[in-house]
Amino acid sequence: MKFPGQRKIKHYFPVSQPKPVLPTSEVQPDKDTYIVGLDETIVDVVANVSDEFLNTFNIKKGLSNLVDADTASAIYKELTAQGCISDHFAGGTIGNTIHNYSVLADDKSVLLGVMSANITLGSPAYHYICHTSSKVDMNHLQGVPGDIGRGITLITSDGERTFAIAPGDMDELNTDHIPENIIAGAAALVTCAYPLRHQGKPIKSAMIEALKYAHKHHVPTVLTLGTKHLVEEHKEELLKLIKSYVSVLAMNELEAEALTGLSDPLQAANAILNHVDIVLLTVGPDGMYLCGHTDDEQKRETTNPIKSGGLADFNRWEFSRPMIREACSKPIKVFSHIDPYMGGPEKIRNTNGAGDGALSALLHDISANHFHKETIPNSSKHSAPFLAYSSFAQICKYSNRVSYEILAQNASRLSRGLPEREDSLEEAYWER
Ligand SMILES: Nc1ncnc2c1ncn2[C@@H]1O[C@H](COP(=O)(O)OP(=O)(O)OP(=O)(O)O)[C@@H](O)[C@H]1O
Ligand SMILES: O=c1[nH]cnc2c1ncn2[C@@H]1O[C@H](CO)[C@@H](O)[C@H]1O
Repeated sequence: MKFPGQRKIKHYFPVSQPKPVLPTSEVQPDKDTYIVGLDETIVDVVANVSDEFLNTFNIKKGLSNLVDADTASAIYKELTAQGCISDHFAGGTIGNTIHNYSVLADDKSVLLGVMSANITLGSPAYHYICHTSSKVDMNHLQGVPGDIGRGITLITSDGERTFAIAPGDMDELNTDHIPENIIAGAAALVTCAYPLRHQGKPIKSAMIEALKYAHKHHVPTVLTLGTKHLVEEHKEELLKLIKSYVSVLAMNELEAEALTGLSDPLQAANAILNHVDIVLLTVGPDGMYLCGHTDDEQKRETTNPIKSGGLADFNRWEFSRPMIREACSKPIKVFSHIDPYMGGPEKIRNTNGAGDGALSALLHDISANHFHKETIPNSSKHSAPFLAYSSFAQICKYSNRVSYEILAQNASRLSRGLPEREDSLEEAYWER
């Protein structure tokens, strides 16, 4: 476990403690610190297109559009004819998130999903495996006869990404491939709302089963909302799922509005906090919000300038650490906001995966807390049942920094961690 950022440390964090056994790539629930992700396994086929191209195929810009096999073939044929496919890259919103987590934490994660049982050179499955960290344990994947999903990722000249998703066998994941013991030992379970749009496919029950296991074993459950029209179409079902099982909810501002009817991100986050412990809300060029709860006794006041927006003086307690609302004797809501790191990269060619990057940093902080608590249970860091190691404000900085790195690396997944010299995320923060 790598620490999420060096501070002028007060608390011992045993990052370099040698493991007592020889390392194995397979996750061992009683020995390892890891997170579990459940996803529709998808390879992103990246192509640069014009806005007219999207209109021709009736693809809604900025969203994830589900298309049938014929439309996917027609799009693929046209892209090949125009010679504009630039890359095949592993994707899937949760695949991206746990890969990034493993790169940041330099530690293990487990992927639950499907994989082609026979992988040929150049196939979607081949590209997926090639671009996934070796720290992502794939031993629990379900083999399927056909292809994994293909997410045709259409990048327009403004850097916006739009998906046309051809599902293949990605939704065949069944409950037999949801290992309770692996979920029970995890620092967190992370999944997405996308399986809800495949009613009648096994993956939906598999996802709910995984959430139930996590809930039963008190493992924090993290859900990311996917895309706006999915939220609009499945709002009631989603709300029920969120209220029953979800601790941390991640989304962008369009998805937040679809869920709450509120276009102001702070007011939307405030409403969602009535159902979950933590909300991560990314707002593109306006940065991100991290909101949650802490116990009144544990609250810590910020030394940053006080901000007002949809809520007055909203960041007053952003130096507090996130807690499960039910674990607070007197819960208070905490809100933190940050502008994009250094204003964002000078040129953004592709925004794909920036939100997934932010979530992976939050997961790193949650698992670092889990690791620290297992290793040094009587540390004052655990005087109350905190959900994360750092404060809301610090996690915001870290998440934002990781999003910047995704944008700067021009790929949906990190190919390397953050530079060591910047680990503190303090000194160099606003200097270009
Ligand atoms: N145009 C931009 N300029 C500067 N920073 C940006 C820009 N777009 C995104 N970011 C950074 O990336 C983070 C996440 O972006 P965004 O809100 O677009 O995520 P998203 O829509 O969930 O993305 P995805 O679903 O592709 O992962 C933002 O919080 C911000 O830090
Ligand atoms: O329907 C879907 N299911 C799972 N992942 C998806 C879907 N649509 C898009 N993405 C994934 O979202 C990532 C960026 O956040 C992309 O890498 C893409 O593969």
